[in-house]
Amino acid sequence: MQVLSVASEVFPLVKTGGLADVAGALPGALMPLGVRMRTLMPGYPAVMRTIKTHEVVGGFPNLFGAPASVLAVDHEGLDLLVLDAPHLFERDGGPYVDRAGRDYPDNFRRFAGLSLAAAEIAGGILPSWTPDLVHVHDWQAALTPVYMQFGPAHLMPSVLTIHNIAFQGRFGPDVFPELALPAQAFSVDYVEYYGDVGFLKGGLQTATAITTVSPSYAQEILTPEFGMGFEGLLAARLSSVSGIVNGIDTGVWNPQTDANLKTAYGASSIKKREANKQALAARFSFDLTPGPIFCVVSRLTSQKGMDVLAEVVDDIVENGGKLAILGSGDPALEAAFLLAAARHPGRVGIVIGYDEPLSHLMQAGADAILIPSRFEPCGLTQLYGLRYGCVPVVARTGGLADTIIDANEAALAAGVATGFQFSPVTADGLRQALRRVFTLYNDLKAWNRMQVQGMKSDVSWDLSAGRYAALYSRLLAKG
Ligand SMILES: Nc1ncnc2c1ncn2[C@@H]1O[C@H](COP(=O)(O)OP(=O)(O)O[C@H]2O[C@H](CO)[C@@H](O)[C@H](O)[C@H]2O)[C@@H](O)[C@H]1O
Repeated sequence: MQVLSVASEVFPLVKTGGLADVAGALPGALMPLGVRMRTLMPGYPAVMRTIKTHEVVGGFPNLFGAPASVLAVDHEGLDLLVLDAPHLFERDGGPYVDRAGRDYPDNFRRFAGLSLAAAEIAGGILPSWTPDLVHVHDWQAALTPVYMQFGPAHLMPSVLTIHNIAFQGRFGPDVFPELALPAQAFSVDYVEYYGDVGFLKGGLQTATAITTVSPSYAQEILTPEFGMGFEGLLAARLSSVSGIVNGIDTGVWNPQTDANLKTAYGASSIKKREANKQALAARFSFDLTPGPIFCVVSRLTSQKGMDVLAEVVDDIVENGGKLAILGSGDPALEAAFLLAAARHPGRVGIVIGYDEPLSHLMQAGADAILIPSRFEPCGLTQLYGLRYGCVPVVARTGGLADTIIDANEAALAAGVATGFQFSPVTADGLRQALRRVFTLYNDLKAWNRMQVQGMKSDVSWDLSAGRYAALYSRLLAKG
């Protein structure tokens, strides 16, 4: 089976969040199942600099204003189709925002370009390859099934995966004439969204199947609280909506081989984590008092519950804990954590920025990872935490609820607990969870048992890749 995946970021070439991890890992997981997945992604400068050799396999004389080519690239086992369109993607900021953090004003054109190119590839524009099915991710690729509907690929099945319904790709109606869609597409059945143009909206209307990244989030987005305006549309398409939980790349995230760690370790040599804890403590200039180190690796936003965490920093320190934060985001939250670090030297530290190697050391050295998200489609950092024996303390929502077994009495007695869940996402809710964490941490044997139980959990892509492959097969059989 030949599948075209379409994503605006792919690890290890370009990553701003979890989407890149998923887009980068899924093709390898599908390969043993007989699915060849090629991934179309934008040729951002970082991508063009990294790829060494390529073959031009197709092109567009005029893709929204200038010519563009499709390059076939084999990069670290990934089978990529890179859309080389300098007028759309050659920018000196990030994939979506300029250096000052502002959205590029032509994002609608940039990602319409990605989507139109994908639809044309589905329609057979590459002489050497045509997919059987298209799988697109998030709003940046969500116009693909809309373009497909109006072109030669209108009978080809498509899957749209929602990684975060909060990001919708909504633009004013004035952009519509620039999208090269027929007039009828500006209607409620396609991209029209309360008078605006909605990229995700169009994809949700037209994709053959809609998935999101956990079964719980698939349920939650049917409600007004989590659906962010799409609950009605999704309810109308209920039989096409499902949740498939993310896995992680267990090759990239393997504490036995991870070059970013001070010391490698496994479930049977968990005592060796201590050297990583010391390295982490040194990195954050922590003092040498005993007690748990909590870590956070996250965008610093209210989605991630970081305002709630900011309220309990003092409690963590009063109870003998330390807190190491890696992230960036909302300036007010960055400032709050910088103040907390100044208030508690040796106990609280923050690295503002994006640091992939440090994120590995944090999972290997911290005792627990805090994820107090208000909503979380899946979450990956709790899965990395499980794999690294860094006990996840998570809000009971979305994929966090689906992947962590709470350390309640029954789960502890049965030896199956892997972390802590709490709700509601309030300072008191988190404080209560932290009390349970401190109690268990003081029982070293019970704590180690829980770490090992987490490390033994299957967080690989094996099961979920099988679910995607089964979904593709069902859609093709129907076609
Ligand atoms: N400062 C930093 N330095 C280094 N690494 C950092 C970092 N900040 C974050 N990261 C890394 O970025 C990734 C973030 O993953 P999340 O699952 O939290 O996803 P995110 O909210 O971006 O994406 C959305 O998509 C993913 C994928 O489907 C869903 O899991 C999630 O729920 C949804 O919100 C992780 O790999 C994490 O380690």
